[in-house]
Amino acid sequence: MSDVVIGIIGGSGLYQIAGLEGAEWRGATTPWGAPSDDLLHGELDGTPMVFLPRHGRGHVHTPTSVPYRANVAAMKAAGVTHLVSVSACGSFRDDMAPGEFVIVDQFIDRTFARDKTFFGPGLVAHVSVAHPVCPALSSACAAAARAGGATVHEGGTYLAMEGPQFSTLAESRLYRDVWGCDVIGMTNMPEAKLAREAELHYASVAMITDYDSWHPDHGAVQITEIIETLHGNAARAAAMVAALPRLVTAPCEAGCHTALEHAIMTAPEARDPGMIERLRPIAGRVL
Ligand SMILES: CSC[C@H]1O[C@H](OP(=O)(O)O)[C@H](O)[C@@H]1O
Ligand SMILES: Nc1ncnc2[nH]cnc12
Repeated sequence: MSDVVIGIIGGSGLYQIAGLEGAEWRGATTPWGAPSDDLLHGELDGTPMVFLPRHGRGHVHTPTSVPYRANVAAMKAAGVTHLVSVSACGSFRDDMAPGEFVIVDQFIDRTFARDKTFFGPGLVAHVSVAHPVCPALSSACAAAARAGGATVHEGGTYLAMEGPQFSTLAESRLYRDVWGCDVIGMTNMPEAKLAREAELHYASVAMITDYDSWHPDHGAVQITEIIETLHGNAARAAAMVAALPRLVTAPCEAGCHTALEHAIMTAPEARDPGMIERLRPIAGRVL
């Protein structure tokens, strides 16, 4: 579909995607600095696609040092309308096993050392993230992941932690037993909040690699175990991406693409001209 541009942010274990026609890595800069890496531009089944490895090729960014604002801004500037986040995660549920995919629909944000908004002094905005993902894009991802051979759970709450260390046993039990979370990772926040501010359709595909540290039959989470599972997950993620173009339609009925409509609080006469220029690539539609 011609007005759809699909963006993929690849997480741990997913540093490129094969099979893009006319694939070309291109550098980008944004008012928020450089993204994690160059962007891989190409086409799949006639749909433009842009890929960005969240941690950079070679995995150089920690979950805290990922330039989330630059990543989302670079995707927006590249014309992306639909942004699919692909991530590794731990599971809090016996029935969500390593190797399976969860299409996340809620988040609890426990990160604390990251810039979480494009806006700021001189241009203040408050968007809703009550429903932080795009339902239509999430359904498309679920169908694409199934078509790619994955076992898929539709819906789940993702606990976003700061990291880079994994959780203590007490934290793992709190998130699972008290807060009712389903999966845990270190990167989907503030990414999801920023995608909403940028009026992008956003979906999160969380690929389970481990049971974190709560599970009585599994020891504490080990990076070696995660890396083993990541290889199989990456192959299923690639198959999902290949099936996506024919399943994504635009725009959704939830209004992701008009999230800023009534969000700006700062009176027109009080707006900082410098901030207006800085925000133009993100909020130009309503400025
Ligand atoms: C490789 S284990 C921890 C690491 O993996 C996840 O990364 P991403 O979300 O980018 O796939 C997790 O959030 C941590 O950053
Ligand atoms: N158990 C876990 N906690 C946080 N991030 C993760 N990424 C993969 N597994 C994880």
